[in-house]
Amino acid sequence: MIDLQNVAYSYGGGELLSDITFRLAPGSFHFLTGPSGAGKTTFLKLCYAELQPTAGHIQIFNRDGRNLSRDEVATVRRKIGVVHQDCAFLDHLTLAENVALPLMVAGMEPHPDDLRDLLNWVGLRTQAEALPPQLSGGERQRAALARAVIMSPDVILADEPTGNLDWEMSMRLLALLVELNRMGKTVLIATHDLNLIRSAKAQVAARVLRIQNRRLQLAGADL
Ligand SMILES: Nc1ncnc2c1ncn2[C@@H]1O[C@H](COP(=O)(O)OP(=O)(O)OP(=O)(O)O)[C@@H](O)[C@H]1O
Repeated sequence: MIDLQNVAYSYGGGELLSDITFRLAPGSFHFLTGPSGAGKTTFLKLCYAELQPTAGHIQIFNRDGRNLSRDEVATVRRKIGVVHQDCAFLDHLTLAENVALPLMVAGMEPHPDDLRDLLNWVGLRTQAEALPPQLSGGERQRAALARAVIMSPDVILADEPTGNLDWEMSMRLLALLVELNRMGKTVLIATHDLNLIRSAKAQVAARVLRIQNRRLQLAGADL
């Protein structure tokens, strides 16, 4: 699905990520950890073609990630749902409109029943008409997840999806991500939260990747 070979990335100074070889297998569930500033968000951006590697090769759904046309980028983005760290929304649109936005941008109309079911799935059905500033942190995170999956992507990349949430809400969000994985979706979650990883490992065959000293390693079973 996403295949990196000897990938490096630099924002202009020294290399932030070096010699990364990794294949994201269909149906897998991964966590990505590493110290703050190690390059987790950058790694995710490489995976959804927001950034191009400065060295090496990346294949995204069998396309060369370095030479994607605008149409190919749009196609790839439909297959990869991203939950961004900042959960930015358009504040003048309702929650339901924000969640449906990726469909609208692709020129499709959301089916009202489908949208209702999706909001129900993330527990936000009664807040469909709320404006983003009226939502709590946990509600924003769940709305961001709903927006990320509205195009039925094959892969979900989530950047610190439980960043500012209490434990109960983190578990609720994790349960949604585990459910998506059970439905066959490939999930990759960047997180600092080792307790979240431990909880997930009790529910799903999750593997843990770690960025350390610019390299990507598979963490041991001791986490
Ligand atoms: N657009 C940019 N231009 C220059 N440097 C950047 C840019 N974006 C990120 N960086 C730098 O690259 C490094 C890695 O950032 P990144 O956000 O990928 O790390 P992270 O592991 O996700 O961090 P955190 O856990 O704190 O979110 C940081 O030092 C950051 O300041």
